[in-house]
Formats: sequence, structure tokens, C-alpha cells
Amino acid sequence: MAGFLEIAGLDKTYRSQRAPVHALRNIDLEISEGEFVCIVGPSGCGKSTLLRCMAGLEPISGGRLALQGKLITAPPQNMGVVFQRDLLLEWRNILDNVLIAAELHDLRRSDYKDRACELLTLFGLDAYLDRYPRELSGGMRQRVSICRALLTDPQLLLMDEPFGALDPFTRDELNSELQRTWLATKKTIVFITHSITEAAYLGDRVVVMSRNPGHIEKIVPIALERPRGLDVRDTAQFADCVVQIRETFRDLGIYKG
Ligand SMILES: Nc1ncnc2c1ncn2[C@@H]1O[C@H](COP(=O)(O)OP(=O)(O)OP(=O)(O)O)[C@@H](O)[C@H]1O
Repeated sequence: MAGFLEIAGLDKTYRSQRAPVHALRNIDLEISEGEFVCIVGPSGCGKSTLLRCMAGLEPISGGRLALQGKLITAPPQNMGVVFQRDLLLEWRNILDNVLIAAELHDLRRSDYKDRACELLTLFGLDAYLDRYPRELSGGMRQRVSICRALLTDPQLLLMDEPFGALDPFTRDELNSELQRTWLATKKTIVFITHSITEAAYLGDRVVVMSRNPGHIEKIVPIALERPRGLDVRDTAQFADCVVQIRETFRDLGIYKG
């Protein structure tokens, strides 16, 4: 479905007692249902701002932002969000942490318990239902936060640097798991990352952003077959995609390597 998520001429300026900050300028982006879109860009180019606007957590200053034709003015029901910090509640066990998503949507916990267990099993955490967050590794904690975001079966999943704090092995593992989940469920995913390789591995398209103020510089389609094994990253086709993205940053003077 074309135009599942529509962003047209979006502008965002933060206003406070200090000088206004023009964070986003004239963002145009149409995302189809079931698409996996990655957004990559240097620090401060407005990636998180854009995601928070999509999540209805930040008002826009101009332009249009709509999900399935409905303007986004508050967090939509059919959306899940995963942040870099897992935001788990330390005093709740893993199952109860996942079930928070039902409580937040005013849904009955008992109706979602089976689904929570299914998701935790899918992510290899079935032996940890009654454990507490402090007993889990960083990768396991982030898996729990993905299960929480998926609990109410949202059509749209927004992910802000979810694997940025993880070691490279765990990050690879979660990249594969996320792709597998996406292929099985065909959710629409918007995924923010600082890693060009991660973006090219996961995305159907990679949106390349630049700053001052934040804007879209280029959109690179990634025509690699699915499912993608991690070794796709060793292919010439993959290298071509990475070079296209990296060259954009080099031309902008952002990437000097
Ligand atoms: N609440 C806020 N009030 C004022 N300015 C803000 C606010 N949040 C972000 N900004 C500014 O907006 C711009 C974009 O910030 P944002 O966090 O969206 O960038 P980013 O690309 O996600 O950065 P990073 O990759 O470092 O997380 C920056 O100049 C930042 O200082």
C-alpha cells in the first residue's frame, strides 16, 4: 500500500527560552506498508526528532505527517516504539515488562499473556519469564523491549538506534532475528542507526540524512534478495550499496575516511 506513512514538507523547529533550533527542513518521504526503511545520518541531523514526530511524541511545525491517511497528532494505537535504552522496569519480571504494552493501551493483561509468552519464546527468552531485567544481558534486555513493542501486534514499528549499545556479535544476532521477524510478520519498520552496514543489511531503502538543518540528502534502494544471510555483507553488490551511502557523506564533508 503506497503512502502507508506519508511525510510531506515536514518542518520541525524546537522553541524554548533559548534560540529556536531548526531541527528538520522540508522532509518528504512516503513509506509503503510492509516496507523496511532505515535512516542513517550524522549526530544531530534530526533522526530522533523525525522518529519522535512519526511516533506522535513531538508536534511538527509545518507540513504533513499521516499514518494510513490520518494525521498523526498523538501516539497512534497501531504503532510500537523501541529506543536505544530499553526502558525496562527493574522491579517487574520479564513477562510483566512485556505486558506493560497491554496496560498502556488499556487492554486486559490476561488477553495478552499467551502472546507475550509466544513472543518471548520466539526471541529465545522462554526460560527467563520470571527473571528480572538486572539478571539479563544487554542483548536479552533489548529483545524484551522488542517483544514489548510487538505485543499488541502494531502495524508500524519505529526503532531508534535499538542495537547501538550492543557488542558486534549480539548486534549481528539481533539484526538477523529482526529480519526474520519482519519477514514473518511483514510489519512496516522505520529503523534509525549510525551504522551504514546495519542500514544496508536491514533496509529495503536507506534514507541518508544530513544536518543544519536536518534534511534528506539521498534515498538509496537496497535491491539485495531476502532473506539476507549475514555473509551478504561480503558480496560486491552489498559493497556497492555501502559505497553509495558513504560517498554521499564524503561529498558532504561528513565522512573523511
Ligand atoms: N527537546 C529539544 N529542544 C531543543 N532542541 C532539541 C531538542 N531535541 C533535539 N534538539 C536539537 O535538534 C537537533 C536534532 O537532534 P536529534 O536528537 O533529532 O538528532 P539525531 O540525528 O537523532 O542525533 P544523534 O544521532 O546524536 O542521536 C539537534 O540540534 C538537537 O540539539
